[in-house]
Amino acid sequence: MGGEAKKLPRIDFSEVDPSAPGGQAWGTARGEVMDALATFGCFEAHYPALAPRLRAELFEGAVRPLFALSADAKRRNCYGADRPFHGYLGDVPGFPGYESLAIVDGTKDESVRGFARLMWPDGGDNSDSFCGTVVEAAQRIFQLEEAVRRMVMEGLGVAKHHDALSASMWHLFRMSEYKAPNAAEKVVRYGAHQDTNWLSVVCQHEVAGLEMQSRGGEWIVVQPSPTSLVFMVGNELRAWTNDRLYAPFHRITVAGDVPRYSAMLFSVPSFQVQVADELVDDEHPPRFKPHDNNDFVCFCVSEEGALHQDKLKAFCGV
Ligand SMILES: O=C(O)CCC(=O)C(=O)O
Ligand SMILES: [Fe+2]
Repeated sequence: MGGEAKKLPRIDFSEVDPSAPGGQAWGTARGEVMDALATFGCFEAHYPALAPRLRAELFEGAVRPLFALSADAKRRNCYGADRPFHGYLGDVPGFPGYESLAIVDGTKDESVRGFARLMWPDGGDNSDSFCGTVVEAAQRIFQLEEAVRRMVMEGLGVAKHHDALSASMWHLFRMSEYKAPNAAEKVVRYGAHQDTNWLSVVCQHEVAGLEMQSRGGEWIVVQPSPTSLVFMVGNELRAWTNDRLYAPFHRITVAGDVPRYSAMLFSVPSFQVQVADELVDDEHPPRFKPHDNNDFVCFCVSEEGALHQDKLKAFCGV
């Protein structure tokens, strides 16, 4: 373990224009993205375009009041029992002190408004500002997420697939609260897992808690910063790239007496996930069978899925 980095790779996106692919800053960042995702499966993105003012508004003005609502209100954030992980999570066995709410298509104004109507059926003073702030923040994160997704396709030499895949990718915006243990000792609030989607972007607010595991097994604490986001590969991007990118295990631990808040944007494929033809050859035989993401998510939360550490391999490994 000696000699391993105690920090994630950090990539500077301050000179990259997500809406204008190409150019020198884009090319430099793309090279760093590919290195980071193949080795660590994750990186810290310096992205001041998600302004610290907007982040503060998101957490203090939108996320914190949301968690102060009654449990009955929060439970209305439900997209159906056949869609695990799409909505409210609270009192989940094995996740003590963890609660979260999630908006399907959370980068879109009408979806966020629909969510707000469920939370504040009578309107409420907070509803309009909640929607404005969440959409603005989710959009900002989405702009960089889409750029990184494009860089990955370019870096793998399969850029021609980007537009079609992008058109059938949807986004889940999740907001989480981790209760303070009121003790100096660290407790695990969300155990080690790999994400089940394509790419994940985590925005931490003030209190540390996200830990990424390196391939060598070392846990790396990612300190929150008001200008950075954490990107990581989910199992579906790993599947599509025929295991060329690493989907890192990560967990959330907390200590002390201040609750932790985070917001995440997950890109999720609504197409059949099938290893790209160009990424299969004699040296890289296909590793995963074609499958549907929601079936994979259902497997992950099933009794059988719980038995496996590498859930993707157990579900659809060749
Ligand atoms: O709260 C965080 O920092 C990340 C949580 C997480 O890993 C997840 O929701 O999949
Ligand atoms: Fe995760």
